Amino acid sequence: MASSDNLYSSLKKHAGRTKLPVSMFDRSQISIWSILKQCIGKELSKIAMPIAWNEPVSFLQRFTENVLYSYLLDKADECSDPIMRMQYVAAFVVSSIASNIDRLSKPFNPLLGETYEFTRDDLPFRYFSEQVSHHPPVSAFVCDSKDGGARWKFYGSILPKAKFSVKNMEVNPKGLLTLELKRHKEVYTWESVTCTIHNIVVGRLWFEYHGTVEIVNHSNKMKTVLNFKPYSWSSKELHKVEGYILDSRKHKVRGLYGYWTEALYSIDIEHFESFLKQQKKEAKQASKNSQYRATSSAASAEGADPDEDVPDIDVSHEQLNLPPNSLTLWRIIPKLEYADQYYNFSIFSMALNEWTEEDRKTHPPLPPTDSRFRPDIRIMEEGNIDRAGDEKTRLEEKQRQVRQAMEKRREHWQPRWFRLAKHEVTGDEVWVSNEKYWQRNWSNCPDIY
Ligand SMILES: CC(C)CCC[C@@H](C)[C@H]1CC[C@H]2[C@@H]3CC=C4C[C@@H](O)CC[C@]4(C)[C@H]3CC[C@]12C
Repeated sequence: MASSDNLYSSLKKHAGRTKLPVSMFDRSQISIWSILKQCIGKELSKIAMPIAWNEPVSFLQRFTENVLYSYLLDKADECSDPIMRMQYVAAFVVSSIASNIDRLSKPFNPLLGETYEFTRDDLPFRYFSEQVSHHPPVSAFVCDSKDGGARWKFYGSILPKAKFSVKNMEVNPKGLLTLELKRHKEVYTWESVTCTIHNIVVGRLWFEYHGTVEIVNHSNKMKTVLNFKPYSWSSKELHKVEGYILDSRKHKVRGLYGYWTEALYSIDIEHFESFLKQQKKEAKQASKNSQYRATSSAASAEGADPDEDVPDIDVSHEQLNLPPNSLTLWRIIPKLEYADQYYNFSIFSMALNEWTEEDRKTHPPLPPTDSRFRPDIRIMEEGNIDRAGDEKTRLEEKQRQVRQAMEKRREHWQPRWFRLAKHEVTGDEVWVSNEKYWQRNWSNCPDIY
C-alpha cells in the first residue's frame, strides 16, 4: 500500500458493502436542546440521547477509523532518516482524525466487555479493542502491522471527556497513544486533539479541532508540534494544521502544513516561514473578496437565522503554491457522493458493522462480545428505530444488573484482553494487550447481549 489512491481502490474493490442497508432518519423534528439542557455538567456516557441522534456503530467501531491510513506507519518504518520517519508519523496522526468531518451523530456507548476486531486481507494491519471501563468510559485498542506486529505496534486508550457550554460541546479525548517502530527501536507518544461541536442549541451543527498535539520520539528526543487552527477571521484558516518537526536541541528542521480534511504536506524549513507569510496574505485577501459573513454579535444572538455563524466549508485549497522539495505526505480518500444520506460515513465506515454469511464462512469465528453482534446497533442499521431503542434500553438494563450483582459480591470487573501496566518510557498507567486475543479462545467471554 503506497498511497491513499491505492487504499481507496482497494477499499472499492474488496469492500463488501459501500452503503448501509437503509439511509438515515429525518432529524428535523427533534429538538436537540430539549435533551441537551439536562446534560450540562454531565459525563458523555451518562447522557441519554434519543436513538435518532445515534449512528449505527459503537465507539469501538468508530475508533477503528483512526487506523485506516496505517500504510503511513509502514512508510515511516521504511524510512532510514529519523526526520522522514517522524513526518510520516505526524501524517498518520492527522489522518487518524480526518474521517470526523461532518460526522455529527453519536456512536453507541460500548457495553462493558464489548470488543471489536478488524482484519481484512487487503488492509495492512490487524486491530482489536475492548471496552475496559464503563464509568468512566474507556476503550482500549491495539493495532499491529500485518506481520503480527513485527514492524510496528500502535496502542492506547480513549476516554472522551465532554464539556457542555451553552452553545457548544467540547470533547477532549483523554488517553496516551503509543507507537513503537520495532526495527528502529523507537517509541513515539502523543494525545488526541480536542474538538468542539458548535451550535448544539440553535443553528447548524459543525465540527472543528483546535489546540496542539505534541508527538514525542522518546528514543532520539525529536518532537513534532502540530497546531490545529481554530476557526477565526478567515475561512481559509478553517481546518488548517501547521506544525514543525524539532530536533533534540529544539531546532526546527521541517515544516508541516495542510488541512486535516484534505491533505498534509512536508515543507523544507528554509522555505517554510515565507510560505506561511504568503498563505496568510492570500487568506486575508480571499476573506476580503468573498461575501463570507464573519461571526457578528447579531448573527450569534439566539433565534438568529440558522445559517449564520456557520463557516463557509466549501473553501477550496487547491491552489497551494508549495515551495520546492515539498512532499505530499497524505491525502484523504474521496467522500462518497451519497455520504450525507448515511451519517457522512466514509467508504471504510460503511462496512464496519458488516457481517455476512460469506464472512461467517471465511472469517475465523468472532467472540460473542463483538460489536457486530449487538442487536440494537444491527436493528438500527436495518432501519427499525423504535425496536432499536427498546433493545438499547434492554442491554443497558442488563448491564446495570450485572454491575449491581458484582458490587454486592464486592467483585471487580476484569477486562478479558487488556491489563493495566506502567508505560515503559513515560511511566503512565496504560492499558496494554495481554497478548491473548489472537489465540481466539472465546470460551470465557461474558454474556453481554
Ligand atoms: C448531535 C450532537 C449534539 C451529539 C453528537 C456528538 C458527537 C458529534 C460527538 C460525541 C462524541 C464525539 C467523539 C469522541 C471522541 C473522539 C476521538 C477523537 O480522537 C476524534 C473525535 C471523536 C471521534 C469525537 C467526534 C465527535 C463525537 C462523535
